[in-house]
Amino acid sequence: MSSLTITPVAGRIGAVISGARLGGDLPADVVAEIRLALLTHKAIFFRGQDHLDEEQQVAFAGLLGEPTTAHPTVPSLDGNTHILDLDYSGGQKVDRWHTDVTFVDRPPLASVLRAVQVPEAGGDTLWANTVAAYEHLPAELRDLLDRLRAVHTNQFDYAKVAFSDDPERARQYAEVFASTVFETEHPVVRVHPETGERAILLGDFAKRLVGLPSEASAALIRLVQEQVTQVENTVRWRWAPGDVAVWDNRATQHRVVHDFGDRPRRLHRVTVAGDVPVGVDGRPSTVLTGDATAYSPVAA
Ligand SMILES: O=C(O)CCC(=O)C(=O)O
Ligand SMILES: [Fe+2]
Repeated sequence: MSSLTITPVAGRIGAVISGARLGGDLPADVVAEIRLALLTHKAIFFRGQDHLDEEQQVAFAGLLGEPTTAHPTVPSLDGNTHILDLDYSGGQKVDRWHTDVTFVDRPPLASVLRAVQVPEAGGDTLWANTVAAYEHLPAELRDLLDRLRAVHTNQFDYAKVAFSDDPERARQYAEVFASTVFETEHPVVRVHPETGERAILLGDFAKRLVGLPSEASAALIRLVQEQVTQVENTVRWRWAPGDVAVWDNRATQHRVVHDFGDRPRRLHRVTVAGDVPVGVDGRPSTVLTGDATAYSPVAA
C-alpha cells in the first residue's frame, strides 16, 4: 500500500504529492513512486516541507540522481556547492520560458526548487509540458522539427533581460553569467531516455536553428515556443514557504511570473545531473564551445 497521494493539478502537467516528508532518508519504494510520478506528470509539488534545510534538500535530490554543482558559471550559495540561491531582491527578472542549463551538453535531468520566502501574492511559477506540446503539433510540423537542430548558448542578452531596469547590474551579471561561454548543438526534438517520449528541446537559450537563414530560424523558434507555452500545456504554482517543486528538465520548460515588484522572493535550487540528449535520428548533442565537465556531480 502506497503512503503517497498523487493528485493531478492541470490537465496535461503537474501533480501534488502528499504524504511524503522529503529528505535524504526516504525509503526506496517511496523514491520509486516519486520518480514514476515525475516521469508521468513532469512537474510535481510537495507542500509544507518546512523542515527541509539546504543539506536535506541536496540529500533528497541525491535520491533522484547525482546533484550537480549549482551552476556552470553562477556561484553557489555560501556553504553549499550544490545550491543555487535565486534571490530576486536585486531586481532580477528572469521571466523567459526556458529549460535549465541547455547551453551545456548535459542539461540537468531534474531541478528541485524550494521556496524560502515568497510574496503574499504573485511570483507564481509556470511549467509547460514539452512532450504534450510535441504530441499536439500537426504531423507535418513534427516531421520538420524531428530533423532540426538548434544552437543553445549562455552568451546573449540574458543579463539585460534579468536586470532590464539597471544597466550597471546587467553589465556585472553578464560578466558572471557568460564568464565562460558555452555553445551546444541539440536536437530540437529529443527522445526521453526513460520514457521514450519525444520532447521539444528549445527555450530561451536556443539562439538559432542550424542550416536556416536567421529570419526563418527566429520565426520558427518563435512559432514552436508559442506552441510549447500554450496555456493548455501549462501548470501554474502558487507558492507558500516550504513548498518544493521538482520538474523533469528533459520534458518541460518553465518561467517565473514577475508580478511582485520589489517584494522579497527567494528560492533555492538543486539540479540533478542529466545525460546527453539524443535526437529522433539517434544523433547526440554536440559541444561547439566550452568545456562543461566542471559542471558535473561533485563529492557532497
Ligand atoms: O523563480 C522561479 O520561479 C523559477 C526560477 C528558475 O528558472 C529555476 O529555478 O530554474
Ligand atoms: Fe530555470
